[in-house]
Amino acid sequence: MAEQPVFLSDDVVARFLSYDELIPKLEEVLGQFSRGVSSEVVQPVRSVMPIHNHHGYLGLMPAYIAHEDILCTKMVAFYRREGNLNLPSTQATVLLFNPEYGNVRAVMDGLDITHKRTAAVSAISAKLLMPAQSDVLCILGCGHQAVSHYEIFTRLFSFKEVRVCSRTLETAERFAARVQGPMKVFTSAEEAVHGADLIITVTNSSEPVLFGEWVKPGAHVAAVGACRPDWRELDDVLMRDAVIYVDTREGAAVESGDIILSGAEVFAEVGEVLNGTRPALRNKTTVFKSLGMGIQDAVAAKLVFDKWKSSQ
Ligand SMILES: NC(=O)C1=CN([C@@H]2O[C@H](COP(=O)(O)OP(=O)(O)OC[C@H]3O[C@@H](n4cnc5c(N)ncnc54)[C@H](O)[C@@H]3O)[C@@H](O)[C@H]2O)C=CC1
Ligand SMILES: O=C([O-])C1=[NH+]CCC1
Repeated sequence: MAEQPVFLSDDVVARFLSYDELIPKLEEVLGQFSRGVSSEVVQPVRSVMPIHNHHGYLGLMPAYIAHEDILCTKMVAFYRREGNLNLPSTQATVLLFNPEYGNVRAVMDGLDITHKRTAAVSAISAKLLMPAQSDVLCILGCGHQAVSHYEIFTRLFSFKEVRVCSRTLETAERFAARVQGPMKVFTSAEEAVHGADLIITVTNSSEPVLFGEWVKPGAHVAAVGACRPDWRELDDVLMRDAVIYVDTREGAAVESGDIILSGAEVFAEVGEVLNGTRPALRNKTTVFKSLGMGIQDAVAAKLVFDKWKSSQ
């Protein structure tokens, strides 16, 4: 008889998922994905259906990683929340399968996985693409992703200054109280961005929040929001002037409003840079357009499941 699936709640997942283990796994799988060998890594473009009545979408993110024998699907609901600030922008559930039998081994709350793996992938892009001397970090948007990004970026890199700005001062101040690290809260995004070496956009906006004319030449931008073909976080000037990196070319061509609507050309996948098949143009202004990938959730879920299992 097949084993019964276990349910791992968000706090259990959070306890067993560490950045130290996650980052090397993500680097490995992003590289494998960009080699494009379909017998190694299978990941179709996310299928997304609208939840009309609630300005939301449900995305299905299956992935199979052959050499590690990981079969996984995340279901992620995400919303445009412009007028409705008290509801979450994202909810996620991850199913980890036994690939041999096809039965579900674990059902996991997917929020911590989504927050950490997204921040970790942005940090991987920054390691490769941010200016060698990066003193000032600026985070636009002060929600859940901002917390995980602040956590990992301040742990991995040393900034002289961290700036944050959100749609409202109240959200930014709540964020500052929650993370309790050194930072300056700004009320103007333009002022927050001025002179920054590294800019992270983690907003739920569907209109540009970052404009090319504000961005210091040579800066690196990790753009995490705007995951629909008609949503934007970055303006046309920035998209045309910067060298554009993505997590997946296929996904970007279908889902990224910043890429589709600006007509910007994708220079490389981050996995190609990790593989050494495309260069990291650190001296240019660079944008990493993140959309999120099922393989990222899959390696995270496997780490969590293995650690949970060995704790039993
Ligand atoms: N690329 C990826 O892998 C993933 C992307 N996302 C996307 O990341 C974005 C952020 O997600 P969460 O942090 O969970 O959302 P959240 O709702 O917790 O936070 C969003 C923040 O953006 C701020 N914001 C909205 N408009 C703004 C503006 N014009 N200027 C400055 N700040 C503004 C809000 O005040 C809020 O603080 C969403 O668009 C979500 O869909 C989420 C998961 C994975
Ligand atoms: O990868 C992910 O989980 C998501 N990308 C956009 C919204 C959620």
